[in-house]
Amino acid sequence: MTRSICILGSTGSIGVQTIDVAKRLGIKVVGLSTHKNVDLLIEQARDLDPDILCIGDEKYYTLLKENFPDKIIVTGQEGLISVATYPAADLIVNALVGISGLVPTIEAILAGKRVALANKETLVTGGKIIKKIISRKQGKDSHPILIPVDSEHSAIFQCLVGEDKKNVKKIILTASGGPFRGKKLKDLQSVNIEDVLKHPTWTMGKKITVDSATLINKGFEIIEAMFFFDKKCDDIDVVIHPQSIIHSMVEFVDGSIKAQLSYPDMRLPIEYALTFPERGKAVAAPLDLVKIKNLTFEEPDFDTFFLLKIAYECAKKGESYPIVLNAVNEEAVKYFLEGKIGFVDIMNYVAKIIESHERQKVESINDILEIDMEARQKFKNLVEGEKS
Ligand SMILES: NC(=O)C1=CN([C@@H]2O[C@H](COP(=O)(O)OP(=O)(O)OC[C@H]3O[C@@H](n4cnc5c(N)ncnc54)[C@H](OP(=O)(O)O)[C@@H]3O)[C@@H](O)[C@H]2O)C=CC1
Ligand SMILES: CC(=O)[C@@H](O)[C@H](O)COP(=O)(O)O
Ligand SMILES: [Mn+2]
Repeated sequence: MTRSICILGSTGSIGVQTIDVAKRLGIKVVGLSTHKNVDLLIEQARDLDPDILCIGDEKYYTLLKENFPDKIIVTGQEGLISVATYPAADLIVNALVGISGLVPTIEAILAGKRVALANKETLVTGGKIIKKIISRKQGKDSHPILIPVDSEHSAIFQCLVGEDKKNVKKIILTASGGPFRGKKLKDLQSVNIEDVLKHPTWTMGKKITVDSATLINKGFEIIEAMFFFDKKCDDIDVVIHPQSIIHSMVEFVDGSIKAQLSYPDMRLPIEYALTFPERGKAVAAPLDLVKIKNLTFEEPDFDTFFLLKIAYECAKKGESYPIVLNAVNEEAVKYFLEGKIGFVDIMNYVAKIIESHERQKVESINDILEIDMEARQKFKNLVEGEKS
């Protein structure tokens, strides 16, 4: 059982829920990090009394030091790595958003930490490299170094307990379908930020909520599942399940399918990651199956939500493709949330840049970061070029 954790991204949706679960389980939080939400960081630090605090912008250093003279205060990327590798933590919860989660995950693993990984962009961009690092690090200890927090991957992880890998035929990822399920491309031209952020079943940070609306979130989850469970993308299906009660399924060679069900509450996969291989009872809310009544399934609409199709193609091509997919999407979502481009533009820009991309080999973390930067620049040039 985990006794002490650091939370990277403690002020976000997963971060805040992790604090709730940790308090209920009696787990000590020894480190916290935020990008810029200094007020919430101070509030969390007063409540939890951790040893180390990190904030992205160093202008807040003095304010934090004045409030917490006895604590270790760190800033920027180096500070984040200090939290990710903090000696007193048994486990690091990575609740950062975007590629900012990649290097801290790698540093934590290299420092011998177990990582509860919510940040899916880590495996989308760095899956190949991280797999290599883990295969060197994972000794005879059967306790996995990386534990999934993403609800679908937690569900699959739970379905696989006690199973032999060779008996797994297929992974079936469930998707809510997002706020625009059933809509066609022409209906999406006029949607605004508010419409996009109205997720039908989950309350999450803005970036992942937009990703759910384009369905690229499910595309990222295919790539995440390939690395978590050592499967090819052809063995990973996506099915629309609007109720978000079945969080994913595993089909075995004998045709049997296992599923994990619960109300859509991220605190359950967080709790499982913190208590594995045990189970906690900090957030238990038993399903009332009779009240739920209907669990329904549909084919995804690959024509309207074409980023899901593109994500499959990127997953298959591998190497630089998933990195470019992620980078352009991150930038496009940022531009959308700033009101600079429309919702369908996100999908079109990602498609356009992927279409003209030429595969590059990925051998190192530096390769990833370079490919990421180039793709972001390409996106900016494209948008600015079209404006002028
Ligand atoms: N929310 C959910 O229910 C789920 C989330 N996930 C995944 O978990 C991850 C976190 O998601 P979510 O909690 O929704 O995201 P949020 O945007 O709510 O939170 C992100 C956290 O990371 C911090 N942060 C943002 N950018 C940086 C940066 N460049 N450097 C350092 N810290 C940064 C934020 O600080 P600040 O508050 O200052 O901005 C915040 O603490 C994502 O990868 C997402 O895909 C997966 C499944 C479900
Ligand atoms: C809660 C969680 O894990 C999210 O990734 C969720 O899956 C998003 O919902 P969609 O199924 O709509 O992408
Ligand atoms: Mn998910």
